[in-house]
Amino acid sequence: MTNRNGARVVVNLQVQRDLQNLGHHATNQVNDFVRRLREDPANRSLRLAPLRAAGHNGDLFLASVPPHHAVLLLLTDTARFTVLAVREGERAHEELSRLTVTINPVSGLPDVIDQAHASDTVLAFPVRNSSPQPTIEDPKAHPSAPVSPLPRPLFDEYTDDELTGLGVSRSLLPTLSEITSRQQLDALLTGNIPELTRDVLLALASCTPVDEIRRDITEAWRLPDADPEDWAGVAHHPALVSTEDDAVLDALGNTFEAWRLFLHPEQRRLATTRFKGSAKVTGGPGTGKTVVALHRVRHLVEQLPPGYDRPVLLTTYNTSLAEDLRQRLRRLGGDGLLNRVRIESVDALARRIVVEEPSVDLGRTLPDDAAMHLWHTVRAETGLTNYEADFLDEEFRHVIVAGQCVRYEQYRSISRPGRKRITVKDRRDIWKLVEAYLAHLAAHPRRITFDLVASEAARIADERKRAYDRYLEYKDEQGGRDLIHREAASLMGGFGPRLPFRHIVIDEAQDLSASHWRMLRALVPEGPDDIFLVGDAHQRIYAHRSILSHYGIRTPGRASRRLTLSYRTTREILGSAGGLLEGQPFDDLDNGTDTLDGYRSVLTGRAPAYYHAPDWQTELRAVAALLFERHDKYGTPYEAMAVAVPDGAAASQAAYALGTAEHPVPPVEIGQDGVPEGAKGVRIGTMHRFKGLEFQRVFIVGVSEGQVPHQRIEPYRLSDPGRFRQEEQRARSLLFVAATRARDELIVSWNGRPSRFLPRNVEHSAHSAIALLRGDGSPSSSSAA
Ligand SMILES: Nc1ncnc2c1ncn2[C@@H]1O[C@H](COP(=O)(O)OP(=O)(O)OP(=O)(O)O)[C@@H](O)[C@H]1O
Repeated sequence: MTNRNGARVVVNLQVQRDLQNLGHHATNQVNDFVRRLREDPANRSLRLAPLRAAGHNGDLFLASVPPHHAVLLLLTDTARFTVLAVREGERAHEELSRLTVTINPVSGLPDVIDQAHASDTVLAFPVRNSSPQPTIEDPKAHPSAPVSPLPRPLFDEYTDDELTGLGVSRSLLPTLSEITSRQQLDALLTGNIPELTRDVLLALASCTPVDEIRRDITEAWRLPDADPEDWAGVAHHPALVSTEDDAVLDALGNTFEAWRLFLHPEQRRLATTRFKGSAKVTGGPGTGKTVVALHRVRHLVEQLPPGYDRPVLLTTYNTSLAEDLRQRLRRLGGDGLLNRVRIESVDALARRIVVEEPSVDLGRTLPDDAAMHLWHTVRAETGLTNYEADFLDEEFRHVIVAGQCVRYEQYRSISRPGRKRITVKDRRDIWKLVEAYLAHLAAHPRRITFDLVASEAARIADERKRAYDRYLEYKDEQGGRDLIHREAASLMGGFGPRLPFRHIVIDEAQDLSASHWRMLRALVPEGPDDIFLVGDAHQRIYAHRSILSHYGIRTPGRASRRLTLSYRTTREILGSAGGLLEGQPFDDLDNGTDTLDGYRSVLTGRAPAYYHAPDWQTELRAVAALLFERHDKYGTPYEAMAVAVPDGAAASQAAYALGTAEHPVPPVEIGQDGVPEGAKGVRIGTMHRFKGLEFQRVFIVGVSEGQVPHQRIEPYRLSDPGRFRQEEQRARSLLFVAATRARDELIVSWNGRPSRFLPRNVEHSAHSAIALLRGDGSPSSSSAA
């Protein structure tokens, strides 16, 4: 919406962080101010006061935002404003006046720096003379280097020109030369400094090679022809959002969710690039993969011709994640966007495809644990008790169904990489068991498993796809003319000359099975932007590894990208969560390998805290006390906190214990479909249920030896070492997923002995649950405030 007499107002990226720090009141007031400025910049009640020239073609202004705030504005062409910074309180004007504003020669964005504050922050830490001082986290630092009297500045191996050439703001150089410890750097980075500068400093501090930083960070942020003298150019910067768009004002005024407006350049590139075919984005927890997927969906919809159909599919692992995607997509683009997108879990989609087939009677889908239990019945009935039920379940799902074996001859010769060796006789016996299993499912009342539904859906989709390909071939032979209806219908087997989707976007891709991939591949014609998937093998907790290229999904070269900057979890939490997976090999969802190298966080905080208890009930009482304290003393809403447990029984016990504690804490169990919207209370669920979620404070309880990983995998240690390794890795990934849901605080507790996955000697640094309950434990607030 433009106003003929009004102004264009643009918001600088750093304002987002100012508003996050200042809270809702500030966002509402600034939003209101921006609205009025946009409508009539000459309105005297805005009280714009000239501050100084920013450069030859731009001026800085201050304005009061009653009752408590003030903003710094850049005025360039006639009536074109950029909001640069917001401050609160009596000293707001003074603080805004002293900000240094320059144009970054790499990004072309305004760098807004409070030099005095930055320097004070750094100097607040005592300089330690604990030399030799290694450079940053330099693994090559020589332990026997001569002791120097003063610590070396962290960045002194880089010249000023090198740093600014990478994108570091020139105004920060004096402060950087004073930084001699990682602590000081962290303190600086928690302040409001330009994102490109933060990105580069974090990468340098984690020893990322300069060439890599230049390629992955500097170039991603680079604005061709950026001119550090051209202030008029700032207001036209493509990364800055103009408030002519009402959605921006709404976002500024309501819950300010940064991801809706401002993407990291790499995220933006991935969301908007046109790919020749499929594309894949991997990256550790919290790196914004889902955010990229959502923006990608919006971008794809924007490219569509007008219509009422839904040619974009957004899919994920389960229904609760699909519901979460629906809510987030609505926040991004409203119902108009939702109306062009089908959002469904892979299993719901599979079922729909099969149900649409007139000849198929599906029956009820058995939950995974019921499908597993049926193997017990079949073992007993056939007398073939040499094979454990869970071995049979895995063999059936990951070898027989995944390999599309419908006859024994197919199973007899199928390769089973990574699985325990079996003889031909074993294969024959297992096939007998499979036949008995299928007979049970087919008997009245008919039932089916999720894997079988997905496999059937893949078969149907594949058949349609082949008919579609035949149709295209035929059409081609006819010189590209459209076929008359009857001809087309007979070639397509009655489905019409079209596949259901033009584009498919997939979240949580690491947990999809072979049948899911076959189905998805067949639902979209091969071509530009056909499949876009995001995932992280470190978080795989359900499926076995699938190699995408085996299913015709190829993402060569720049069609495969990795995100490395976490927006969710503090560096301290990432460090300990990452420790869980150290030394384990992970894939890149395809033929290659993936690591968490270079994975870093924009946030810092406190280290995770550990609690030990003599028994489960004491552990739960201590957790209830900690939750109550965080709510009562630190004002954390109950729904921003969550308790993860190893299994379903523990979830019910934990819910009961919280609800009946000395200071009761309201519990809400996370069900199969998530939590009802608006439900109040602390979230409780098995670690599996934490996939894709995010909380301010996370408690992982029951992390005891024998529970995590569960002792039932112990027999495999000798009998089936391959399986044992696989189960252990899955259990590690599960704990990793739960730990990386935490934004500000992570607490891990156990009773008896701590899980072997926890850091060595963790007992020594753990707090005592008993001492806490007696009231003489170490202050629980140490990590709460
Ligand atoms: N560009 C951004 N600016 C600010 N916040 C962001 C940005 N990108 C992502 N975030 C925030 O980071 C958090 C994690 O994002 P998201 O859920 O997309 O990550 P993810 O990689 O899918 O995580 P996971 O794999 O752990 O499920 C969210 O709170 C999101 O709002």
